Amino acid sequence: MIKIFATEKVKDIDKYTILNMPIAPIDLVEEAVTAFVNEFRNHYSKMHRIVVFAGQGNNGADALGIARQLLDESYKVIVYLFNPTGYLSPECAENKRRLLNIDQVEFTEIRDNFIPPYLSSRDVVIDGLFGSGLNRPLSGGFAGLVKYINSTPAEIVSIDIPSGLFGEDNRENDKDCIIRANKTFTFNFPKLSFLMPENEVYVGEWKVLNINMHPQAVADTPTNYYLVTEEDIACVFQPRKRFTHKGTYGHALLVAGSRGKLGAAQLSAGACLRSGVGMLTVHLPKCGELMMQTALPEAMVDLDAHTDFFTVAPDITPYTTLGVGPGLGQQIETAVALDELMSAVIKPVVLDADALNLIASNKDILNKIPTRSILTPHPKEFDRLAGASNSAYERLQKAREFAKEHRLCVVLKDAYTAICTSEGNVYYSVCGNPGMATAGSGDVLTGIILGLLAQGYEPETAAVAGVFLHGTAGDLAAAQWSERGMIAGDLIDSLGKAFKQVI
Ligand SMILES: NC(=O)C1=CN([C@@H]2O[C@H](COP(=O)(O)OP(=O)(O)OC[C@H]3O[C@@H](n4cnc5c(N)ncnc54)[C@H](OP(=O)(O)O)[C@@H]3O)[C@@H](O)[C@H]2O)[C@@H](O)CC1
Ligand SMILES: Nc1ncnc2c1ncn2[C@@H]1O[C@H](COP(=O)(O)OP(=O)(O)O)[C@@H](O)[C@H]1O
Ligand SMILES: [K+]
Repeated sequence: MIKIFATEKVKDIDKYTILNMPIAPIDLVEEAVTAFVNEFRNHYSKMHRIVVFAGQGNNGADALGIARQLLDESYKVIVYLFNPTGYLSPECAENKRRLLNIDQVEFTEIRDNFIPPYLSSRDVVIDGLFGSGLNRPLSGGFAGLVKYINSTPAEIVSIDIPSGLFGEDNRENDKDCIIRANKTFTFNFPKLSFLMPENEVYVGEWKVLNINMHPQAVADTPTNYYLVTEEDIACVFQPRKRFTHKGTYGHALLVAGSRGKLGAAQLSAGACLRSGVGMLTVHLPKCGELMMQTALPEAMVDLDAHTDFFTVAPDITPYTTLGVGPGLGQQIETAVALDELMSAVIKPVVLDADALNLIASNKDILNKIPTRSILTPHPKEFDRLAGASNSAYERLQKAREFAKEHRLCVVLKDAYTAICTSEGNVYYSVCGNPGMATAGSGDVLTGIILGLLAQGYEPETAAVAGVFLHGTAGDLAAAQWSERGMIAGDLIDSLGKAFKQVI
């Protein structure tokens, strides 16, 4: 797991590293500078003019160091240091001194009035005004400067974080006074705000660059936010032992589908079968029998009394695990049957789509859901459950609270899906791509998580691993069929390869 720290914690980690590694602060800055320049070089040639804007803190120290290293490599660089209060951090002052040692450096230190340079589309701006030390929205001259930079056609690359953007909560920020970067190269971990759709316009493409932090400081500094890596998932899976049989791997029951939405049941069932489950039974309205038995001979079918939708809660005793929701429809009889089903079930279940919509309009069902059950809403479904939010950050905080209050695992699906556990932790998966924004992708995820839960993985593990495999399958599908050409069924076809890649 990569820990995602609140920006104020980064200072503590820095301090601990400086004291205990030990490393001089200026050397730590130099490591950041080198990491940035190594990455920068891969993207921008010496054809560009590089215009560096540095601030007074260590983000500015990075910027001045980057300017020096790029000049050493014969890039054409001009540098502006903004120092309205006449105070530079010690590292910033030292990097200014080192920069000025270079002959004929084009360097301007600005104390008050500033006539900005003309910036063309061939220029690359390096934004080192503010980093993790930002403590209030930008105003005055800095706000003006940011607005000017944003108004030019120049490419913008931010150091660590776009200047003006907070690492976490930007609800109260002045949105006009934040750098709109094309790229952000950030140190050691993504900032939480990078994962929110509303901040894409500021962050652009982002990449984490590693610099050496003291491992103890990283281990001991608390956070509720984590980024899941392939290694985390690889070690989750147990090998399938020689003397095992289908009973070893669980019997999942999927309650899904209604007339016109039987495909959702089929996609979910197909994904569940491809996730290593021992057996799968699908509870379907009568109209779905022929389709399911033809499309997925591996799945067993349990028919509802109704022709078109779910009306009668099945006996759950034969099954290890239950998943409900894809394509279920929202008939009142279905709500009653869902209520009955939730009253009968004891072990954690997976709830998606219309199961969530029915719960949103029949809130008393919520208290009947077994603790640690997995809910997989997309943002609209979550808003129906928990009320509307003005930003993804606000929704995330609501999802955390919701998961804690109801002791559930909420998989808040989005481009970066957040898995919120009942303990208040949030696990992010950053794999997947916009090709997955296609009908049925969510049904596939439900099937994968159901399959893993049936095999005995802990609910939170099934959710995290399920989301990661789903995203990996999405990336493999996009590689084969392209983001535009892929459909949800391709995710199922790619699941086997996803397992092979990850494990
Ligand atoms: N481990 C790592 O990740 C490493 C991080 N490193 C780098 O260090 C960066 C963090 O440096 P930092 O702590 O010096 O903060 P930074 O953002 O440069 O400036 C803060 C200054 O700005 C001021 N200020 C704040 N808000 C303001 C506002 N709205 N308007 C005006 N002023 C404002 C505030 O002073 P104040 O006015 O509050 O007294 C303070 O003086 C980090 O992002 C990364 O680039 C690497 O070098 C090494 C490893
Ligand atoms: N832009 C994107 N990048 C990555 N993943 C995405 C993107 N758009 C959608 N997804 C994923 O695809 C799935 C869509 O789920 P959902 O909206 O429930 O679809 P459906 O209801 O059609 O099955 C989610 O897992 C989501 O995380
Ligand atoms: K910056």
